[in-house]
Amino acid sequence: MMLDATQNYLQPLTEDQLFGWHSALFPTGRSGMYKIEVGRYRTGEMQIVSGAMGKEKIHYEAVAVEAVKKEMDNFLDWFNNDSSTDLVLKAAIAHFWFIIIHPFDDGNGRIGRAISDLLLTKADKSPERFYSMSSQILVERKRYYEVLQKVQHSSGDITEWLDWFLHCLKNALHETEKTLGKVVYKAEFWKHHEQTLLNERQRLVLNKLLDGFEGKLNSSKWAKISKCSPDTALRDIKDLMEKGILRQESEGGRSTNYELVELTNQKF
Ligand SMILES: Nc1ncnc2c1ncn2[C@@H]1O[C@H](COP(=O)(O)OP(=O)(O)OP(=O)(O)O)[C@@H](O)[C@H]1O
Repeated sequence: MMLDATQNYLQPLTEDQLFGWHSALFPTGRSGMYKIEVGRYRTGEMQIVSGAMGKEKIHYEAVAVEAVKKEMDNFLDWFNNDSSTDLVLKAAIAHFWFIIIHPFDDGNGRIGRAISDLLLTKADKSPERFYSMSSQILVERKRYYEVLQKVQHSSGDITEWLDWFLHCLKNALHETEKTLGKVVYKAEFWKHHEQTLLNERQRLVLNKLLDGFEGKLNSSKWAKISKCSPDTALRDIKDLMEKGILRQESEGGRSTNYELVELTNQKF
């Protein structure tokens, strides 16, 4: 679904395409244990609820069933023909509008997020995706629900939603920048060390450090990761320290921890 949305962003969005996405999301015709209406608009009323059975909290009552088709026609007409709205703002408005209609039995959140990514692809004028708004929304899911909840009950003023959406987009871009930064740094690191004599264990642990090692690296973790004896681990570490690639962390606890020396400070 996401690929179709972001690769075919220049085509108009159609009802049939939405039905196709919905069918792709629910190939068994069920959502979990429950049979749902797949590949067509819902034919029943829709409430967004949370909480355990018997203690459900109703967050929002979606558009009445008899209005779904007409509301979706209006939505698609605006989606395909409005060219006066900035595409990033349009991505935010489209998501909110789609969620308000809640046209399907299930999967509305996922399809709504794909619709946003489609418009962001259009705004970028390129199907190459380096960031994912959908993934960032999921990371910030708690606030996403809170803002949706609040703005759904405001009388038509969606400023807070637009504000949150832009903030979330900024975070998505920052996350991508961080990831790309790591990838580029790793490539530079290995280019600099093309000629450095390193064994397989050292290469393995260095790659883990470059990918963002969780926690502190000490000699026993080294031995575990590279499946060697504690003595070998210490020898490998000492060799990297002599080469200026690793250094001892200043805040030592009971065990000695090691960290990568920034590329600019390494001796070559
Ligand atoms: N008040 C609200 N609280 C939580 N979600 C809401 C609220 N109002 C609307 N929603 C939307 O409803 C979606 C859930 O609807 P639905 O279960 O049909 O989608 P889904 O794609 O199956 O679920 P999910 O988004 O959790 O993967 C949420 O993702 C969100 O976009």
